[in-house]
Amino acid sequence: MSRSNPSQPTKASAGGAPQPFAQMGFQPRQGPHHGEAPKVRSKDTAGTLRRIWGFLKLQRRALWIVISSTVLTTALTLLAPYLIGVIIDDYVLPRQADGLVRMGLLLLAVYGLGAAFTWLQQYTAASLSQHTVRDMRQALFEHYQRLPVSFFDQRTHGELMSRTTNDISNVSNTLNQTVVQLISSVLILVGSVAMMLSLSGWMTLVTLLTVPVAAFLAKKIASYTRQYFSQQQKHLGEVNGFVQENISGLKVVKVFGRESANTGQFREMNERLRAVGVKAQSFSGSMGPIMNAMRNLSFVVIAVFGAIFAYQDMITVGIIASFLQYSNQFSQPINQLANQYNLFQSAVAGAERVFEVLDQKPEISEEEDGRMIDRPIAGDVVFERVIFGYKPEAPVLRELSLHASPGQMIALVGPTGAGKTTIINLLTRFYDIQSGSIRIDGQDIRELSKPYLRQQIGLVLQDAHVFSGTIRENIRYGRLNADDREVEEAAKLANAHGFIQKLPQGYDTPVSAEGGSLSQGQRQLLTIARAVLANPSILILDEATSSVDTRTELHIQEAMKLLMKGRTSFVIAHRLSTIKEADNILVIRDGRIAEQGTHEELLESGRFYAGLYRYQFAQGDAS
Ligand SMILES: Nc1ncnc2c1ncn2[C@@H]1O[C@H](COP(=O)(O)OP(=O)(O)OP(=O)(O)O)[C@@H](O)[C@H]1O
Repeated sequence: MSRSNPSQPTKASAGGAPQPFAQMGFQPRQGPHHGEAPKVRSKDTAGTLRRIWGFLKLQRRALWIVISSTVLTTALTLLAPYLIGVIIDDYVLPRQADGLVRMGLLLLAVYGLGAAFTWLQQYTAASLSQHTVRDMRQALFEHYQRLPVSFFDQRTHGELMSRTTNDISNVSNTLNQTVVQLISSVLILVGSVAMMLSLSGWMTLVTLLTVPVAAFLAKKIASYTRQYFSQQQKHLGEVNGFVQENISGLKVVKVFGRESANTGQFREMNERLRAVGVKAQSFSGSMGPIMNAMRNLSFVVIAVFGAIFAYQDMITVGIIASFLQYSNQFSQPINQLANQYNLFQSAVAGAERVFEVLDQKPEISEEEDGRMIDRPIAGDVVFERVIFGYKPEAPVLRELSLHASPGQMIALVGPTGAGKTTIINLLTRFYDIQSGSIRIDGQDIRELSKPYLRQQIGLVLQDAHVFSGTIRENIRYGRLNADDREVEEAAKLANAHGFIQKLPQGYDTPVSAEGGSLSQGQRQLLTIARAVLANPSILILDEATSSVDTRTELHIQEAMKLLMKGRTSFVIAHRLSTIKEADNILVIRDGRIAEQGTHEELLESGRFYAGLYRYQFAQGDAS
């Protein structure tokens, strides 16, 4: 199989260059489902890659299969052009038929094996990336469950959702395509240059002539494309936000007759998105034709210089054929690298955002876990000179003290922003106080285990949250081991049984997270049933009767009265009618207790509460 110079060089062309096995041709850059190519702080990239590696390592076997099949595919890709050259030089030109079939079969086997390894590589890479992102998603969700309320208060839910979906899908796409392509691009580049050098130094130089131009163009196009894709993502975000706002605020839009103004506004946004979309797509689409043109230019240069060198017996015709193919293989990784770099960057940024969440300190670490009270809780709650601010320098509660004896109903009233909800946030230890103490049955709650503490407290919030599932499952959320009879008993006590029975599937009616077919009041009755089932010693009712009609309100009030019996209850209410029977009404103003006493006592004192009550009475709201 000598590739020495032939005695009589012939002008022959290599015909159509075979495609390499791996799909290494140019693929127009996919619009980043992925969001704009976010900037990656380079100092973090290595660390982030190490952490992705930490997840990848869990799939050790798949990883090895991907790496070895990539190396094998590349080696076979590089071997084929060499064999074609040999066939031309040793069999075609000398008209040597002996062994030609064997060589043909060998070439076929090389292509066949190449295809098989490529398939194996793609299949395993897909499996590897899906396993890895499954593990990341799991880790993220588990971490969300353990993070403190303050973490969620500081971020929008949309942003956190996007970390679990968009960012992780970025990582998955990159693991799936980019990493494999980056490895094989580099191997092909290095390998084809080495193969070319082993055949002819001069021809290698000629082949590489067009490379700097191609690389320059590829880089320029990729940079414009990225810029336009990033703008496209921004405009897309605007359009999505506008649509979402208008759908969720549909009633307001209709009531204020804003339909046509909104349509006009949307038309403008939509037009901006179209304009930048055209630019993004046309720039990314121009990469293919331009790179093809560069490759064809390279073919011409190789053919002309190859012929000249061959006339001078410097190389064989087979070598020209090999070079034509190596130049083909060589140009593709350059496009690949230019294309994949951006995707790779945006995936690293996505992974960084995921790891940022994973790095947040969870709420309950094992060593911090506190103790339990070894007797049933009576529900004696004391706040003593409590100072607290969400930011320590801006206190919301200033030396607040209160006492609730077991079974008492304590009402919290006061202007908006006074700190009523904050008191609840502290009792449940969603936040911890800065000074003073909060005690339940004499025990400082900071020493109690948080899960234990929260088990003792039932929460019925204004924004009654219903999870996707059946009505029964939603009530059972209060106590997972409750049987069907207990669930129904709780519903009866909560005045919810009546409406549930009227639903088409009764307790098995599915409801969705948004509440769907349930009214606000019905959802509230469900959450009361949930609290009944949980049977806590301390109860918190946060403005639970606002925004429902009077009949439902009566239902809810009745249910609440039953629920509060024998439990220490804190009721936050704007409508004073709901708290007239409270044992103690605390008027909170500026983080302090401004007044306290029973309804009658406070009316008599004639201060803030009395004024508010008279005002509401005049409005017909506090009857
Ligand atoms: N998560 C938070 N981070 C920072 N500041 C907060 C947070 N929650 C509440 N605040 C601030 O703390 C103060 C007290 O708020 P809080 O929710 O306790 O008032 P409230 O009396 O319950 O009001 P409303 O009757 O309107 O519900 C307000 O100034 C509010 O802006």
